Amino acid sequence: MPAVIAIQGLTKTYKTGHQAVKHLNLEIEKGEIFALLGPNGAGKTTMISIVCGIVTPTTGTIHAAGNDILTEYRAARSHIGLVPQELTTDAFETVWATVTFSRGLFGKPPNPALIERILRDLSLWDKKDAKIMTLSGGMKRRVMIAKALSHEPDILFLDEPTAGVDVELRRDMWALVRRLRDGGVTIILTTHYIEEAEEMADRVGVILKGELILVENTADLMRKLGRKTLTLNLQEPLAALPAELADWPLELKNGGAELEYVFDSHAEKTGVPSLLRRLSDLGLGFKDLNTRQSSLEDIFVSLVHRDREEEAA
Ligand SMILES: Nc1ncnc2c1ncn2[C@@H]1O[C@H](COP(=O)(O)OP(=O)(O)OP(=O)(O)O)[C@@H](O)[C@H]1O
Repeated sequence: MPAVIAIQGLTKTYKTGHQAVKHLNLEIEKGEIFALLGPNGAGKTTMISIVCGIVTPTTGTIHAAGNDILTEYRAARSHIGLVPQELTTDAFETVWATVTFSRGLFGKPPNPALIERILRDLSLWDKKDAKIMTLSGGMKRRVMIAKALSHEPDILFLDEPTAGVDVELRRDMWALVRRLRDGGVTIILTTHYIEEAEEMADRVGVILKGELILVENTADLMRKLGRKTLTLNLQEPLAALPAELADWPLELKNGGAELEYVFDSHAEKTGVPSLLRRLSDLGLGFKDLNTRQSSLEDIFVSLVHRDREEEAA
């Protein structure tokens, strides 16, 4: 399947001399939800802004739906909807007027039926005549999405769509993103929330200091790097780990009431049976036990950690 977004050799050095994006190559396939994950200042917004024609690249070529974003800018941009991080709309306009106006900006003929459908899909229909300033933060964010969809783009960039949004609204947003994808829109979202990437994305890209250090299918990433943690709730809390267990990668948690063992769930030998035997030999009883698969969060933290260690070395 041809890539709907193709980025080759992208570099951005700002006038300050800061290199915000370094030799980035990435292909986004039609119909996928791609999550770009990275800490503050990693270069996510810069990358999106370049693809959307707001920031000019220093080097590299980018195609959106087969159009070069520099030499065929209008054609490329007509395929793209952008929901920026900041809520930028005219506070005194009505929802209807602002979304209709956005469509006009792309030179598209008026289409009230389409605008109605978009507003209904975003649960904004009953607010169509309300002035933007009277809306809640969550509704304003949905207006931003409605604006971005008004010219019928087939690629949608969402820059931190759920930043500062409560849990319920975040789930609504996820459901909405899935509906859009089911309607054929390719979605690229940036997020700080690993849970969001794990929940939503078909693929995840991790960007650190302008470098795309990892691009993986979300499920594969979880499987490949996923480790499991075994937690044993001890019958009697331990003040310290017994010397007899010094060879095991164990940690005492919760004031010595829990013993934690991290293992590779795909390894031939996980070490779990022998650990349990060893505990029994030592007369250490436990009331309960559970295992938990490492989340993308654990993986991300370890990647960032590794990067910092390499930097310090
Ligand atoms: N116009 C600019 N001029 C100079 N430096 C900039 C400019 N815009 C961004 N930067 C720098 O480029 C780097 C990447 O910024 P960017 O906004 O792309 O990061 P981000 O990953 O989107 O961060 P966040 O998660 O905080 O939104 C940062 O160090 C930032 O300070």
